[in-house]
Amino acid sequence: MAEAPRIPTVVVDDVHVSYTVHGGGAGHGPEGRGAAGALARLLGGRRPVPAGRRVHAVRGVSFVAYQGEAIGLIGSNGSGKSTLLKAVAGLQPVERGRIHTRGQPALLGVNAALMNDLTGERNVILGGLAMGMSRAEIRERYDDIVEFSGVNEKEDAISRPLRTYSSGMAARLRFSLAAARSHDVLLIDEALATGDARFQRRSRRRIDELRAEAGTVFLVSHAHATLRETCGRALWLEAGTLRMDGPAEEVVAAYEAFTSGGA
Ligand SMILES: Nc1ncnc2c1ncn2[C@@H]1O[C@H](COP(=O)(O)OP(=O)(O)OP(=O)(O)O)[C@@H](O)[C@H]1O
Repeated sequence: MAEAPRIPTVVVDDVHVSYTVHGGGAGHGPEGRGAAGALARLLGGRRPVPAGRRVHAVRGVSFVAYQGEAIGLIGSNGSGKSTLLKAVAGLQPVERGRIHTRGQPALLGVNAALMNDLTGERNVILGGLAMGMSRAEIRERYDDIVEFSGVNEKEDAISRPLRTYSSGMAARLRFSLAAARSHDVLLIDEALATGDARFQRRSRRRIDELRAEAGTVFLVSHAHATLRETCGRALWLEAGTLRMDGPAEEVVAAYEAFTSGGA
């Protein structure tokens, strides 16, 4: 039996992404002057980056993703995984190189910009319209979206303004909305996926369904078991470069060997 032709959904060609960091210490190092420096010292948080510093987060990454694939992204903290997803979603401009995608990729949790002063119900309707759903489609799926999100489990939260939601509730509503329609390319940054264990199981099942609906799924996760279970292929990013691209089992094993040896 002849193999069906593989349909590319995302083509990333020698992509570079940089951030320019403005302000934050006014170029005088961690001490900084004035109120910003004093605040930074008080909070004792991250060292401010000198003004105008460039962070070259993604450095010449290339790969092709195909329909039906679930691709995991692994790599150390700050290796560029979230930046690469944002670039594929079109939310982060690329400095050099090109990204071609089939359809509009959806980054779960970010694309649906919910509005704090509106009720959950209005947010579902407006968010649905913003994602290109028709009013009839939204009406048809409204109950499912609310039920999936579970925000109404304890009380009638859906008729309350979003600002009264916990961050977990808002994240669940956002996920439910984004997952309500199938996407050609679905990007999931696990750092954004909050929710309790039950909601996570439900979202895992929904991700599987979305994948079966012939899209391509990208998943950033530090949970190796999740990557092995969910993804057939994995990309390993390190310091902004693509270190390995292959079957998820092999890539995760190589990354584990790297981190246990190097740490
Ligand atoms: N908005 C921003 N402004 C400046 N630098 C940024 C910004 N976002 C990310 N960076 C920097 O870009 C680099 C890559 O960050 P990114 O968040 O893509 O990494 P990551 O692999 O997703 O990390 P993690 O595993 O910790 O989530 C890091 O050096 C980070 O500090």
